Amino acid sequence: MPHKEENSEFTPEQFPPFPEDKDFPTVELQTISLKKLEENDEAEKDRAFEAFKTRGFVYLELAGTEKGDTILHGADDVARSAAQIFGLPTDEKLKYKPVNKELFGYKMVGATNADKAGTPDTAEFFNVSKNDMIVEDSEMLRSWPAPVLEHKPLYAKYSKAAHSTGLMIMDMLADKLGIDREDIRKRHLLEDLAGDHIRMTRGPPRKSAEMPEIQTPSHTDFGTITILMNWLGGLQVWSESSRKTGPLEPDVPGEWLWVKPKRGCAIVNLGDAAVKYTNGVLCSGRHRVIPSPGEQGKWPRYSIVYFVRPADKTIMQTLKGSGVPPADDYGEKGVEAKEWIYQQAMGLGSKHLGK
Ligand SMILES: O=C(O)CCC(=O)C(=O)O
Ligand SMILES: [Fe+2]
Repeated sequence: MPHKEENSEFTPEQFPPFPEDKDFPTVELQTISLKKLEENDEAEKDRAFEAFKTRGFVYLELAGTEKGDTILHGADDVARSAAQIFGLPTDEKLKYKPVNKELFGYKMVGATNADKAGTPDTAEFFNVSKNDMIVEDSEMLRSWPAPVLEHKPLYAKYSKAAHSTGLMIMDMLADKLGIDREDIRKRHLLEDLAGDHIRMTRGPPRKSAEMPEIQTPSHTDFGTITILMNWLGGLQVWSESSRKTGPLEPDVPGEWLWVKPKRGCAIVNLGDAAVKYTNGVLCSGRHRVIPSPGEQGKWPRYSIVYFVRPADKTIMQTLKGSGVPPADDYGEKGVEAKEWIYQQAMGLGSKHLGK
């Protein structure tokens, strides 16, 4: 039986704080106010642009705007629904494994290699497609378990707020790079079929004081921009910005730094499509997830991620802009986004994806 919501294992009110301890070195990220971005505050936009060129990650302060409040409050509701979904029997969840070169549905524990030796990851994902959540049931392209259908209005509202927040940030980056905003907008129309989804993740409580397990292996996100909500530590970024995309291992020397969750803020990062569009001017930061530190590790770790991705049929090519170095792919036929993203996912060592 699904977990009753009142007995949810997602209990943010009980979470202990992130440990203030030199054993857990944290990264300093810029905190950008969504409200100020919406008000066209030039200094805020400059700071955000700089951060997205160098590290590729920021904290985004959400409160005080309609979209921000929807994400802030919606994330708790989505996480509670995630606890219901992950509480379904395994054979029920396995009915929703990804098919058709898509990443929607259920990714079980161990479906991805965490390193070159083939150590399995320890996180479960359930990826809910944006397109299916914003249309009538009769127009949905996939079937979904009961708790997903039950929360469809919540997921639709959350997806729209996250998609629109991502695109507002992309407008700002386009302006800074002399790219026509429409060149990005038309590749991310809300109604067009895309790999966009809400990813619900669950990592198990840590098994031992040592932290050998990898919940989600080292990667860069594949899409354009990611809006992430998490409550417990576990996310780490590579200390040096690592622009090249490649499987599993960072391409420059450095160390893993913890990203301390910040109340009231989303963590926003760019993905590989943003790097492709700007010929490497923008940075897609390398990151991974390990069990939560210290006392926090006693709780199962949930995160709610929204991936803004290029529409399936759009071609992955460098965009023209005064701040974008000329590329050698202008004349090429180019690869469609759906295939491009699938290739990136396979490169990460996913074993579970349907053909
Ligand atoms: O769980 C997190 O904090 C990050 C998850 C993540 O990086 C991903 O799903 O791509
Ligand atoms: Fe990620």
